[in-house]
This record gives sequence, C-alpha cells and structure tokens, in this order.
Amino acid sequence: MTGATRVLVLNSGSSSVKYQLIDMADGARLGSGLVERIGGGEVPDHTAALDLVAEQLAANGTGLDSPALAAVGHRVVHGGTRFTAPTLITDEVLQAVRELVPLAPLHNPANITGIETTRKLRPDLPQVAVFDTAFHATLPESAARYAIDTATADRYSVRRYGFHGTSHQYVSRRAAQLLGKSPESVNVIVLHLGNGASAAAVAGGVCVDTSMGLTPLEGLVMGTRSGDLDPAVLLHLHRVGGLSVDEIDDLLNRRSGLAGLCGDNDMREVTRRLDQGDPQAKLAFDIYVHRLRKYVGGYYAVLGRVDAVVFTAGVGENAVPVRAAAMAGLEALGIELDPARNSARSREPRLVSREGSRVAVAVVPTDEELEIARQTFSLVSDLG
Ligand SMILES: Nc1ncnc2c1ncn2[C@@H]1O[C@H](COP(=O)(O)OP(=O)(O)O)[C@@H](O)[C@H]1O
Ligand SMILES: CC(=O)OP(=O)(O)O
Ligand SMILES: [Mg+2]
Repeated sequence: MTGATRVLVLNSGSSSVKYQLIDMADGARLGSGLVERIGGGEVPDHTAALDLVAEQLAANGTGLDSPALAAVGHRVVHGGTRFTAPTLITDEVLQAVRELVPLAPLHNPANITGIETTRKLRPDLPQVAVFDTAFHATLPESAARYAIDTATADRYSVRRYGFHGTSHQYVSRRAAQLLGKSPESVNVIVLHLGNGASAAAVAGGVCVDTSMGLTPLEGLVMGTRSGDLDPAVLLHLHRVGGLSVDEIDDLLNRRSGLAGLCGDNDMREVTRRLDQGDPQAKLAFDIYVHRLRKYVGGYYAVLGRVDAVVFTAGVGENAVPVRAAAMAGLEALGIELDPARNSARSREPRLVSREGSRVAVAVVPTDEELEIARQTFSLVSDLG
C-alpha cells in the first residue's frame, strides 16, 4: 500500500449511477453525486452517465488521477455461486461477471461499463467488486431452492441468489444500532424499495430469506419489473400470444411493474396522480402495497419473532403513503405506525412507530456506498 486512503465507489443501479469518494482514514465524504433517470431523454445510457460522473469528479479536483486514491469499489449485482465475498477485479473475474449478464441483464452490463471505464483511465488502480448476492449466501436450502427437478436445477445453477444484499446488510445492522441492540440479538424485516425492490428476513444478522430469486425479477412489484407471477404466464404468452422469449423478457423486466400498470415507473409520479384521484395510478399503488404486505406477513412467519420492520431506498425512505398503506391494520401483529412520525421529513435513521409498538417500524437510509467502501478498503489493505 502507498498510504493512499481514499476509495471511490460506483453504484450503478438499473436507473441511476451513484458515486461517493470517501477517505477511509477519517470517514470524510470528499465528493458524491447521483445521475438518475438513465434511459430518459437526457442520459441515454450508463456510458453517458459515467462520463457525467467523471466530469463531476474532475470539476471537484478529485478526479480519478488523484494519487490519494487507494481503490475503486464497484457494486456488482450478480455474483452467481462463485462470488460470495468482495473480490479483486482481474481479467478473469471481469470475464466471470460478463458470463453472469444473462442473469442480471439490467445491471451487470452497467457494472462492467463502470469497471472498464475506470480501467481505461487508471489501469494501475486496484478495483474491487462487492456483490449484491453475497449477503444472501447464508440462505438455508429450504429458502434458496425452487421446487423443481433437482438435477435440472443443479445443471443450470437455478436457485434463489437474492440481491440488494449490501443494502440489506448495512440497513439491518444500522437498524439494530438504532434499537440500541447488537445485530446478533435482533430479527428484522428489511424492505428495500427503490426502482428495483426486495424484502429480506434477517435473523440475528444472518439473511434467512429474500424476495428476489435467480434474477432481480422475482418478488415485489417494482418500477418496471413484474415481480412474482405464475410461471405459466410466460408459457401462455409464448404459446398462445406468440411472444418470443426476448419479447417476454422485455415485457417483464422493462414494461411491467408500476410502469406497466399505470405508465409511470417513478413512485413520486404515481403518488402525485393518486392524490389527484387517478384510478390507474390508484390500482398500481394498491397492487404494489398488496404484494409488499404479503411479504411482510410471510417473513413475520419465517422469523417467528420480529423486532423491527425497516424501510429503505428511494421509495422506502421517502414515500410516506407507501409506508402508511403497507403498515395499516397490522396492530394484531404488534405493528403500530405513528402517523406524525411517519410524515416527518428527515435524512436520519429514525423510528416511525408509536411509542410502545411491540414491533418497531424504522426508516434507515441505505448507504451501499459506505458499505462497499469499507469492504473495498479492507480487501486492498489486506493485500498490503
Ligand atoms: N420523494 C419521493 N417520494 C416517492 N418516491 C421517491 C421519492 N424519491 C425517490 N423516490 C423513488 O425512488 C426510486 C429510486 O430509488 P433508488 O433506490 O435510488 O433506485 P435504484 O437504486 O434502484 O436506481 C425512484 O424511482 C422513485 O420512485
Ligand atoms: C438488483 C436491483 O434490482 O438493483 P436496483 O434496485 O439498483 O435496480
Ligand atoms: Mg439501488
């Protein structure tokens, strides 16, 4: 090591690129930014988004050419069965991430673009991949396996991998801290509701179930993704509707979810229309919340005892009506939301449940970038 202590983190999501430059010596955030609504008019794709990020960093005098930079940490969404820990990126690792593209078509390509762009600018700099799937490697077989023929499943590596793991890990620990308890002593349900959305059941710091599966398509209703449906829907669309496999893929990943139901993938827009009495937006909202509640109930049963339900990511942190509707009428489960606390705006981790609610309800802003920076710096420090 050269004594360099800064880590640049690139978090490419399906609709946004977030970045942070953190000095790990003192935790100082030296630069951060967000390019969102990728795929919209102004930012056509992730390459354009990364150009904007590089420009912003250079304008701040904290460009990639800085000798104080120790490493770049990348969020990589799919790590398959192979990657269950932060990994130094080599040609061979990059190739393996490329081979996983079919399992995360909206994400791994963006992550690869970030890695390649960085390499071009700083070929000497260590780059580390921190995988969304890693935190879910602890799922018991009963939760990880689908009930299909075992030999077929094994042959094609078909199982539940789960995603948003870095967020679920960070948020579940931070929630324990908010409750004044150790992560080992609490059971929490984390609801990561961004453009992509997933739920996780975390028992004593260990993930025991999660809603996304082989790919980030399963589970909750998302911005443009359907989440759960009868697998026979695909067969029906193919056999009776004549849709090709690629058309069905596009339908379920890009033209479903909130966007498919009401034409808007952004919850800000959906709730604005809801307030104006738009019936299409209302139905989309209701379907979104109904699915969410099914997972809360399901994970309650999986965990047996729940200490907290924790909301995070763009929708979870900001959408007051989503939290209100998701937690409504659950008093019998010991879940009591406090309407005033729920409506109060804050960027801090906070409780939004009533004093005395048996199960706490919390909002914990996720910080995937900090978690990725920690894991990245720890790995490059160990390399010496
Ligand atoms: N104030 C808000 N109210 C409701 N929803 C919001 C608000 N701010 C952001 N969002 C939602 O958060 C989503 C983005 O979440 P984020 O976690 O940043 O997404 P991702 O990482 O998946 O790109 C947006 O699509 C939008 O629906
Ligand atoms: C895995 C996933 O869905 O990520 P995002 O929410 O960033 O799209
Ligand atoms: Mg995200």
